[in-house]
Amino acid sequence: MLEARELTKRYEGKADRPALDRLNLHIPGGEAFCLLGPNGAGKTTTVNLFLNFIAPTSGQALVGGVDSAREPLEARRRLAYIPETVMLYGALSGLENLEYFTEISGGRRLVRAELLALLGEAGLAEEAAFRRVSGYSKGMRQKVGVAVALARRAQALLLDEPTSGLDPLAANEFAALVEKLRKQGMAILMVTHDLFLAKQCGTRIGVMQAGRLVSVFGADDVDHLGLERAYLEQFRGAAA
Ligand SMILES: Nc1ncnc2c1ncn2[C@@H]1O[C@H](COP(=O)(O)OP(=O)(O)OP(=O)(O)O)[C@@H](O)[C@H]1O
Repeated sequence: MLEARELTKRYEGKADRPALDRLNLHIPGGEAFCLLGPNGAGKTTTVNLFLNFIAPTSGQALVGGVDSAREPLEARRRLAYIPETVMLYGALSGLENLEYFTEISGGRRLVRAELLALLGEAGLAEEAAFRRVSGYSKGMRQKVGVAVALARRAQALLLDEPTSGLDPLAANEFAALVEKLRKQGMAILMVTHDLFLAKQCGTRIGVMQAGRLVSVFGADDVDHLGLERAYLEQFRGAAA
């Protein structure tokens, strides 16, 4: 579903090394790939290439076989994106935001009961759905973001540090939600600095360093402590 083929990004004026260097990666539906790595390793660059926020220098970012750079709208239709902070209209309720974002994405117009059911599926309490988003916590905003992804029937989900700043309970709830989406068949690429979250959500865990994917673990092949040890050994004394 999500595939990177020799995907490379070199930012202008940065001749020393590419931000992303020939990444090859395939994430089928039902799999969650968690991308770890130090600051500047190339994780967000990877996500931004799938979203066509930036153009690749060479190689391809494919979504369901569609090249994000060549057919951005077609690729984008299959994707949902949850950044660190989900941008919503503060003056509107969660329900109204969901209605608005579903409509502008060109999907079928959903009736109120369907919208409420989606917010419920994303874990937002019904009474909260009618309140202004300006009073929402970060975790509640993330849930509206997930409801938008559900409404759009996205086949792939990109997440960039979605739990940073969430308290442990909210982060745990979010991880359970991601797992549910994965089990429903979504392909998930999640960037995180949280090794615990990566272990909790990922079916595979990749570690990036200086634009390269340097190691990949199967989630069943490593426990949390083993992952932490491998990560620290990789980077102790090394710069990204
Ligand atoms: N717009 C840009 N122009 C120039 N260089 C950039 C730009 N965006 C990112 N870079 C560089 O590309 C490299 C990879 O950055 P990227 O944001 O992908 O790293 P990251 O792994 O997501 O880091 P972090 O964990 O800090 O979010 C870094 O060297 C960064 O300075």
